[in-house]
Amino acid sequence: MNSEELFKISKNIIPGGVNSPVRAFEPYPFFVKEAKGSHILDIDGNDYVDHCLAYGPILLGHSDEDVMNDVYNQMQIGTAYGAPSENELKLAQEVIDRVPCAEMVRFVNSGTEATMAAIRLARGFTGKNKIVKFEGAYHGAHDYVLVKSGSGAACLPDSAGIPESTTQNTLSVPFNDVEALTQLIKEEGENIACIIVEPVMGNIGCVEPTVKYLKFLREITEENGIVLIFDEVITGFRLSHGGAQEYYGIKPDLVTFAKVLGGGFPIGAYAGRKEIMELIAPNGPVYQAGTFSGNPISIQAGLSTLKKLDYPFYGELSRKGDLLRNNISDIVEDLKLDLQVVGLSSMFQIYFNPDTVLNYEIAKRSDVKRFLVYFRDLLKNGVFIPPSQFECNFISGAHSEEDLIKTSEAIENALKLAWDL
Ligand SMILES: Cc1ncc(COP(=O)(O)O)c(C=O)c1O
Ligand SMILES: N[C@H](C=O)CCC(=O)O
Repeated sequence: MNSEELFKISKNIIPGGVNSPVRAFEPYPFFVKEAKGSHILDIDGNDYVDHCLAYGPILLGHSDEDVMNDVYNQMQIGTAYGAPSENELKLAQEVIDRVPCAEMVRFVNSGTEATMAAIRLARGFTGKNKIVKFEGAYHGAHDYVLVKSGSGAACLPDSAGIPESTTQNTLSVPFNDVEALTQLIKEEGENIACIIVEPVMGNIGCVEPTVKYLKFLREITEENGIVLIFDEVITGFRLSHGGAQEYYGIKPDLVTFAKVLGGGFPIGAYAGRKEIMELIAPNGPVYQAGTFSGNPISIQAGLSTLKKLDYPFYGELSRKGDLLRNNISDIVEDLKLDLQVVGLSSMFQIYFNPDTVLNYEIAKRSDVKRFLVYFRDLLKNGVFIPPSQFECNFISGAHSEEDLIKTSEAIENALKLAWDL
């Protein structure tokens, strides 16, 4: 069977035919046969340079041989224990050694679980109920944060099935806007438990903080007894050795991870100041638990992956990212298009938008129809990016210069088609 036929069947037995909404696109998504290094192959015989990379977890490339060997060996000695194993300590220590704010770490199974637990912990620590997130930020699919969300939830910003009594405690403001947050804290500061922020907003494309914004967040939270949570589910171990907090030199109180930390396997984690983390059960009164938490396969994959992610790795990754972004910028300039080429390190996107994108309001003005023409043409020419203007594109250590040249050429073609040039 081909992808079209499988999708027809899938739609009858899996809602929307996919197991996460962002994977569905018109007329049908391709079904994967296999993925290796920087490439992903479909069952219809197409081979794509992969810039979706499973929405971020794949940093060494698909099925890195060293990681797979270690995982295979771990599989021979157990796949789930329900009791502690020494590797959990080794991975926790690795996180603590790398990440400035991490004094203690608790492993969970996904980014959603990590942000849910971190917010509950901030509420338990402060005794306050309200939380602040940024418009367009995505922190997973749980009730506390599905308010003005980005990623796939941008189509359903206020999901059905969530009690108003929950969402009324979730306040949101535009990113990079000092005044809006200052005003909100003036009005509500004494009720706010935490501010959760993606230091680089990766679920409305790719929006960097302005130079002073993260510093401002640190100061205003400290002054008002509010817990600052960096959601580093995308940026953690991708942006740099110690994540966005090392990259920008700002230390939050708590941090959440997932994606890269699992080396291609499901994982999540939250970490931070010992004084706060000590409140988690069984030590303290904030309950959080999971049958598969600290799963030995994911932990081994994470350990083997982080072992390979040293400072020279990130230097080389940034060099490749710069190369690709510069190529794209040159193309956009040659074609005289008023578009925004954005990104840093291994993250990139093109906004089909004439204005500098600082927040969700501006991002939403992008020409999404043209973006879809561009996406489809890239796919036709062997380059896979997420099918949305409001996702980020990635590169991995496995992407070769040849891959990046192919991507640049396909982008040039696709832009010409989208803009009728
Ligand atoms: C910043 C951010 N936080 C949280 C999540 C939720 O992670 P998961 O899909 O692993 O539940 C995601 C992505 O899905 C994300 O990009
Ligand atoms: N943008 C999301 C994560 O970063 C996409 C993952 C998903 O919802 O499947």
